[in-house]
Amino acid sequence: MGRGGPRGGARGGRGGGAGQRGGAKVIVEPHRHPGVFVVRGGKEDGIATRNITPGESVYGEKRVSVDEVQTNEDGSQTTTKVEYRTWNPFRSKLCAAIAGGADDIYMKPGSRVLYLGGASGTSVSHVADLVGPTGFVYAVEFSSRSGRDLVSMASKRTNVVPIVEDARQPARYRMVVPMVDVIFADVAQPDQARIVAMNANWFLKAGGGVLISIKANCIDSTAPAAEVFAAEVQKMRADGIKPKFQLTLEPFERDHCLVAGIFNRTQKSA
Ligand SMILES: C[S@@+](CC[C@H](N)C(=O)[O-])C[C@H]1O[C@@H](n2cnc3c(N)ncnc32)[C@H](O)[C@@H]1O
Repeated sequence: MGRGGPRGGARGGRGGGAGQRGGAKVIVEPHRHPGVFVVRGGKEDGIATRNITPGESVYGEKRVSVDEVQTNEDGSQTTTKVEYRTWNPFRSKLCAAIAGGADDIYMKPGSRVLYLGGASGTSVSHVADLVGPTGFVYAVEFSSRSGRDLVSMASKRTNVVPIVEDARQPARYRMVVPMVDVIFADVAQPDQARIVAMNANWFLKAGGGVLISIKANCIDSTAPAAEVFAAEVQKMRADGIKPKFQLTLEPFERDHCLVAGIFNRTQKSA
């Protein structure tokens, strides 16, 4: 590397898929959401994140390694291998929302994310890649079984703080969670809107983003999905979260939608 270190970020690169026979050429390009990437050159384009722990998969996902060329301040060039992990929209609501064209995800490299319903950490691990080494993901999961996998995944990622607790009891983890930039919620509970509001009041900065994955039949299995979503949006409004956009997670998840909003701390508390 030349004096002064690399200038400018990697703007995509070419290389062979890690472990792919014949070294099929792939290109990785930045997605419009910073920290998210698009892998082109396989059968079809895919979404990926830059692996914060190169050499390791978390749940058997494919890894793609590319050469990236950076120009140093003295004009010389340095080539480095960079590894990406493919992110499957059928296995992650956040990825499904990105693939479906979400306007904003309110997170980028360096962000602090409170993730409610972390399960075993598959999506959380991609969020950890997305926010990178200067960001943090605080992942809350109340099942001790899933929590074990979450803790194990986090043991290899210093930017993931696993919290095996009930998201209805934010006071229990107030000592480990600072103010965050965004809350992503996927707890699949009928009182999810209330859970989000409570956590927002404890931890979300004013003007912070809220992303809620809603599974219609977890809230009300008798009403039409569109009515359930509209009622959830009303609850968010009442709790000081101004809805910004809503999108279906079809075809990746049936009867799910993602609702996004901005939190306004001056509104009534939960
Ligand atoms: C639909 S799954 C989440 C999947 C995960 N977001 C992913 O993409 O891999 C919902 C998770 O929320 C957890 N959960 C439900 N209620 C919770 C609560 N009150 N506090 C914490 N976790 C909860 C469940 O145990 C389950 O693991």
